[in-house]
Amino acid sequence: MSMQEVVICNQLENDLKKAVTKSEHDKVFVLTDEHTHVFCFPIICRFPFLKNAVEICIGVEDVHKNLETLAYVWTQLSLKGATRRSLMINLGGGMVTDLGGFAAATFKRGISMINIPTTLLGMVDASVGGKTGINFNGLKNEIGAFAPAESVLIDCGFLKSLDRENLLSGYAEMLKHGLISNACHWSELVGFDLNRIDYGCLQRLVGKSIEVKEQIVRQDPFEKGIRKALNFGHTVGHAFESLALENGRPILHGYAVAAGMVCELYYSHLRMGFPKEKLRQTLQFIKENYGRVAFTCEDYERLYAFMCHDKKNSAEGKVNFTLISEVGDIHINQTATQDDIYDMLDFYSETMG
Ligand SMILES: NC(=O)c1ccc[n+]([C@@H]2O[C@H](COP(=O)([O-])OP(=O)(O)OC[C@H]3O[C@@H](n4cnc5c(N)ncnc54)[C@H](O)[C@@H]3O)[C@@H](O)[C@H]2O)c1
Ligand SMILES: O=C(O)C(=O)C[C@@H](O)[C@H](O)[C@H](O)COP(=O)(O)O
Ligand SMILES: [Zn+2]
Repeated sequence: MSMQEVVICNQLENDLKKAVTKSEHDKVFVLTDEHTHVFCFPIICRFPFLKNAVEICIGVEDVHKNLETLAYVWTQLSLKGATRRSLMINLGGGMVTDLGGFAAATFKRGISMINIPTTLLGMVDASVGGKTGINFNGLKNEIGAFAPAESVLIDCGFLKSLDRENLLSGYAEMLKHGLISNACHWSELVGFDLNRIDYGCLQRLVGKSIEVKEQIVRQDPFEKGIRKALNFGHTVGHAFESLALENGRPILHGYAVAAGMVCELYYSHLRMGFPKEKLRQTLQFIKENYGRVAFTCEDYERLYAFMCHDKKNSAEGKVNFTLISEVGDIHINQTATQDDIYDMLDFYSETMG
């Protein structure tokens, strides 16, 4: 897989102009959702080199990360004259870069794309590393492709209009990057005051977080091995997210991942000896900032069924987990039984109140 260029922008207009010029194209399309259409598109549509760009706007959030929206984007590309030489700019959060990335990867077998992430989660995680896709059959990212954007442009200025819940959602993936990297990075993240955000400090942490992701993706772009570390918290997290979507009460991805990390850190402690004090501090941070994901023991069977579809699984009946024995000491391809999983869910309920 070709490596993408991640640019921390000094001046968005210049950096985007360079990225657009680098990618030979006949026509530019900009994919937005109904919020980035209002908050972000006006910032870039005035750039002279985008004066003929065609905007395609889709509905917001994961309820729209589906086949119907994907077909709508393909249709718009087709009706509005896209060719294999056209360029797509995905302007939005992870929902837009995942779906837009997959639309671009599949339209006429693939057109070029640039990601401009506008959420914290998009900046530190979704826009980087080439995973694209949609939810299908009630399962997260069930259909997709590894398809990196040519360039990813990071401009934290977009965060000014982002609401607190979505900021926290992105922060959960940063915390994941801390847990799988090193104690110093983790300690800075759990010490960060999310009630009085220091945006200068946050911007520096965004850069560090992207480095953690890029360093892992570079080693294993197609998730054959170490990239499974980036899925820490997601075996259980995706099950929480799928259950909430199914029940018509969607929760933000990062909140589901934060809850998933509580379960998987607890299991890391039991199975791998992850230190008790670091477990306590991380749980405390998550409890204070993210609250509790709603489920009861009547949901355990359904949650387990979702986990049986996790993409990391290989043998039937065995659910695959990434665990850590210390901050940064990663153990991929660990498995847990149904009883172990129910124990993790019990622990979550008891600890999170
Ligand atoms: N491909 C990957 O590696 C990867 C990694 C992590 C998450 N994901 C996926 O990303 C998705 C979640 O992404 P997300 O958290 O960015 O959510 P999102 O894209 O749904 O955006 C969250 C909300 O913020 C709005 N928004 C976006 N930018 C804004 C801005 N600058 N100002 C105001 N509002 C703005 C959006 O319209 C939306 O309402 C999930 O589908 C998840 O599965 C993918
Ligand atoms: O980049 C990766 O690899 C990740 O696993 C990052 C995750 O944060 C992200 O949510 C990803 O979309 C999960 O992918 P999936 O393969 O578990 O669907
Ligand atoms: Zn994630």
